[in-house]
Amino acid sequence: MTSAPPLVLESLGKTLPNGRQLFANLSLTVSAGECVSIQGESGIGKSTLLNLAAGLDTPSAGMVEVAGRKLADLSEADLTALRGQQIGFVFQSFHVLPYLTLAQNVALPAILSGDPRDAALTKARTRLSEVGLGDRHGDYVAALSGGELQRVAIARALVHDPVLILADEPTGNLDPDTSNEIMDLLARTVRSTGAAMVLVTHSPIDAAMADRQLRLTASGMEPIA
Ligand SMILES: Nc1ncnc2c1ncn2[C@@H]1O[C@H](COP(=O)(O)OP(=O)(O)OP(=O)(O)O)[C@@H](O)[C@H]1O
Repeated sequence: MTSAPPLVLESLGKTLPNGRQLFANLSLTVSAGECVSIQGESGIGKSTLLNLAAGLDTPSAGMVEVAGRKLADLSEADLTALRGQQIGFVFQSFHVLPYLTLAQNVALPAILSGDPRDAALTKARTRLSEVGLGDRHGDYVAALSGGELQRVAIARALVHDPVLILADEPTGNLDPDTSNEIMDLLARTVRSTGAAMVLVTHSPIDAAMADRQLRLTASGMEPIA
C-alpha cells in the first residue's frame, strides 16, 4: 500500500498533431476511495484524459503520477507493469474473450500482473459473486446480456486490486434501468475496495453518483455545483 494519491495530474496539457489544444494547465488529484466524474461535450478530450492517466498517451506538457510514480520516468516495461498492477479499466465496449469462461476472463488481469493461475481464478470467482454472477463463473459469454457483460467488466477491472479505476462511459450501451443498476453496482463495488475512480460519462445521473462532479470544457476543468 502506498499513501500517495492514486492519481495526480499536474499542469497537464495536450495539443493534437493538427495543432488543436485539447486542454492546458489542467490539474486534478484523486484521493484513495474517491470517485470523480467527468462530463463534457463530445470531442472535448475526456477519453484522451483517461488515456493520459493510464499512460496510453503522452501529454504535451505537465505531469501524470499514478500511485506516487511519475509516468514520464518509467520505461515502457515499467509502465505496462504499473498499468497491469495499479489500474483497472471499465469501458463501454468490453471485449470478453468468447473461448474463455467468465472466471477465466475475469482472472486475466490478475494472471497478467503475476498471480498464480489458481489464486487468480479464486479471486475472479469472488469478484463475480460480488457482482451477482457467482453461479455463472463456468459459463461462456455467448448468452450474456449487455448488463451482465458490464458486470463481468466490473469484476475484471477489480480482480487485481488496482488503486485506480478508469471508467469510460461504462453504461453507454445499456437501457436506463440497467444503467442505474450497473452504476450503483460499480460505485458500491469500487467503494468497498477503497480504490479511486475517474468516471467519464455523458449521463448526469451516472455522474451524480460520484463524490465530486467535474466538467471538462475548452477552458479547463470546472466543478459542477
Ligand atoms: N492521438 C490523436 N491524434 C489525433 N487526434 C486525436 C488523438 N487523440 C484524440 N484526438 C482527437 O481529440 C479529440 C478529443 O477526443 P476524445 O475521444 O478525447 O473526446 P471525448 O470528450 O472523449 O469525446 P466523446 O464524448 O465523443 O467520446 C477528438 O477530436 C479526437 O479525434
